[in-house]
Amino acid sequence: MNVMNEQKIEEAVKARMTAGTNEVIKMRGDKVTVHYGEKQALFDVDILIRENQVTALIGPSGCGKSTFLRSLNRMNDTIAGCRVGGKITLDNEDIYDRAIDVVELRARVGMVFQKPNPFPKSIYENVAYGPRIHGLTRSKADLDEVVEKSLQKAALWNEVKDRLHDAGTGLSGGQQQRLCIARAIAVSPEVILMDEPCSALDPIATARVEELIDELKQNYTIVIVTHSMQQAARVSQRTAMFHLGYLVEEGPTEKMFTNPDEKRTQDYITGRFG
Ligand SMILES: Nc1ncnc2c1ncn2[C@@H]1O[C@H](COP(=O)(O)OP(=O)(O)OP(=O)(O)O)[C@@H](O)[C@H]1O
Repeated sequence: MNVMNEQKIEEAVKARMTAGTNEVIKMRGDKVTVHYGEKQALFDVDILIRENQVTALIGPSGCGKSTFLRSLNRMNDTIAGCRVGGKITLDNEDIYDRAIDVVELRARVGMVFQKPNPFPKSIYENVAYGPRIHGLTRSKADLDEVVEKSLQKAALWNEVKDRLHDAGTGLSGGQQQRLCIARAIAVSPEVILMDEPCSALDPIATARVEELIDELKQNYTIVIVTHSMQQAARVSQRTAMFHLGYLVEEGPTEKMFTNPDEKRTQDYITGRFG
């Protein structure tokens, strides 16, 4: 074991103590603020993201869910005029520190978007692209293996193994979204951010992706934005409720859906506003 690993273990132990349970804190937000120019979109968000759990971000349109999600892998950096304040850590490391390589960060904290967005390339190339640019494989055989494993983990391999060189864009919507998940997985992320990953999918494809999310949590930490209360209840272990840029409350999903502390959460999940 090298020093780096020992340090990581020590950090994990510390993070576990912070959670006060047997859970490890993978990411943490402290007083996170986000501005778009003059407009403040997020106010002092304090949150713990637990390892190997699915955290659902819920709340009415415009409350800041996507803004917060994007701050977790610095996707907001790509938006002109957007400023992030406070502190966000990954394994206790400040992801906004100057020393952080943003490309590497986005490999560790991958993202799947609302609309499936495969590259206009083959199924194989969609998955191989990331490992190739990050230099993660040494040979064609290595790369073939990563592509196959990633497609298997994304529950897509059986459907595409005989047409790996066909266009990714030729797949159905649900298959395209699983391809995008395979593409995110291919660079061995630790956290996967999903911004309404099922909103463009039919109920069958949605069920498929939800099942997949449940399996993926064994190996990854997942944060998902969803407008569907059923989906949040089905796939997540923790739920965070946002309203008007504030984190209203965060807690075990079961409690949030049966006995939340805040009236606003109760009103939102029972469809009284939003
Ligand atoms: N690129 C941007 N430029 C300026 N303002 C933005 C930008 N993106 C989001 N906002 C504003 O920030 C606030 C939060 O938006 P955000 O998209 O994070 O909310 P959301 O909860 O994800 O909404 P939805 O559920 O509708 O996707 C909104 O007032 C929105 O108008």
